[in-house]
Amino acid sequence: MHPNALIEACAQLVRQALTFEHPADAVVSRFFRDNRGLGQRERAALAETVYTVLRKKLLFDHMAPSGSGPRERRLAILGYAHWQDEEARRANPQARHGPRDFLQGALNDRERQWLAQCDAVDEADLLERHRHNLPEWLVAPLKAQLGDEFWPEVTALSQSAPLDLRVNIFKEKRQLAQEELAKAAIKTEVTPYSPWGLRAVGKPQLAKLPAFVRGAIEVQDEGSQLLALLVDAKRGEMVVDFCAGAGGKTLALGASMRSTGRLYAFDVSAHRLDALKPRLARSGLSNVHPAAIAHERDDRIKRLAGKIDRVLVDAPCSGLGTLRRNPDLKWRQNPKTIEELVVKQAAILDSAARLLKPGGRLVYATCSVLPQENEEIAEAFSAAHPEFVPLEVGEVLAQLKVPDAASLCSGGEAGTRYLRLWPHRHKTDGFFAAVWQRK
Ligand SMILES: C[S@@+](CC[C@H](N)C(=O)[O-])C[C@H]1O[C@@H](n2cnc3c(N)ncnc32)[C@H](O)[C@@H]1O
Repeated sequence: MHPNALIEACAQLVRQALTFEHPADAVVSRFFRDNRGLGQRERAALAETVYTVLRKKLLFDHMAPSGSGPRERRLAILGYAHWQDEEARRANPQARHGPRDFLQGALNDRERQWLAQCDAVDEADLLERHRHNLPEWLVAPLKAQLGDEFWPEVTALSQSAPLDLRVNIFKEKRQLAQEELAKAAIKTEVTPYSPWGLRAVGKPQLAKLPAFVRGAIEVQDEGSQLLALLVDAKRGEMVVDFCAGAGGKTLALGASMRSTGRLYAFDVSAHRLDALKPRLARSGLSNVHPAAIAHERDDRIKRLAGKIDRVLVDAPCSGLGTLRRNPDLKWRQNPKTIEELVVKQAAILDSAARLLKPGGRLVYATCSVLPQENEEIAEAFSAAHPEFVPLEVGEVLAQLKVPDAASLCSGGEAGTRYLRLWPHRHKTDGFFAAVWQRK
């Protein structure tokens, strides 16, 4: 593709993504479906450019006005250039800029001059907001929680996430899966905390790989794996994944139960549950029962009340722990959407808790970094439900033989009450989890 055609396509995609009407990943997928002729490298360039624009939106909004031509084209030029810079820095942390030759081929003289001016800007001279590229309502809670670690977290959030795999232990041992991948020239390392995880070097294509096709591996962030591990679902038990979505955690739970017992995968979105079906078929699990519910007080929930051994509530949340993958969320969420989510989260947790039998385990989890959606929900639930005893997540993880369990936790007197994962500390997405046992 001619450089200018690619930059024009990037500008078109940027225009669509910046309406914020749909999640950026859906916008990108639709663009690829509508433009089937695009090659693999062009797709990568388009996706990385638009994600870089979303990540660095405040900086680019500050730089764009001094350029010429349509605004989206200027943003696309900056997105492409900064993506190249990130790539170059990954190979050599001292590098300041990546190659500009291809991009230069798309630019006219004025654009070239303008890009040179933008390239000359010293980051140290920028305002704080142009360096962190976060909305103010998010900056305050991050600084309050992280203190000196705020800037390392900003850096981590502005990079793309590694590709983590979960080995389906119902089908394969982790070591054998790793060896099989190595034979297919896919290098991986075992994940530091999850006993099921492999972290790929680079971003290999998996869809046609025999290990993927036969369900021996799934793509799943190590943090998500730890949430499923915390449930500690065992053979022969009755387990509910209350907000199962496309079933990422359902599959991990089912494998941990070795395809025995009964695992209900509930969700209000039949559409999301549909996406679970092909994954379920690959996984070889026969203990999973997906069911769309109308709302959290559905009759089905009432019928199962008091009968379930373990319940996972992977609640709908702001997703602000996943900004590496979904940078648009910082612009699509706002204090009002968070307030609405908090009400929903409390209602779902309350209803889901009714399912548990005495001695049963309840896990509440989010991929948010906001205390409102996390500790505050957990503490309000504990206060309202003395029949649920909070467990120390640090102890639960240590029993599950997770290395350095305490370093994954915060809160409570011992600092180990809740799971609290951060991209800059743990190289996972940002996750929270609280665990209770019913008396
Ligand atoms: C964080 S996502 C779940 C992700 C999923 N557990 C996974 O690992 O792939 C939250 C899910 O909650 C669902 N949800 C929203 N409101 C709900 C409710 N009242 N009851 C059950 N599920 C709900 C959403 O449809 C969404 O799929």
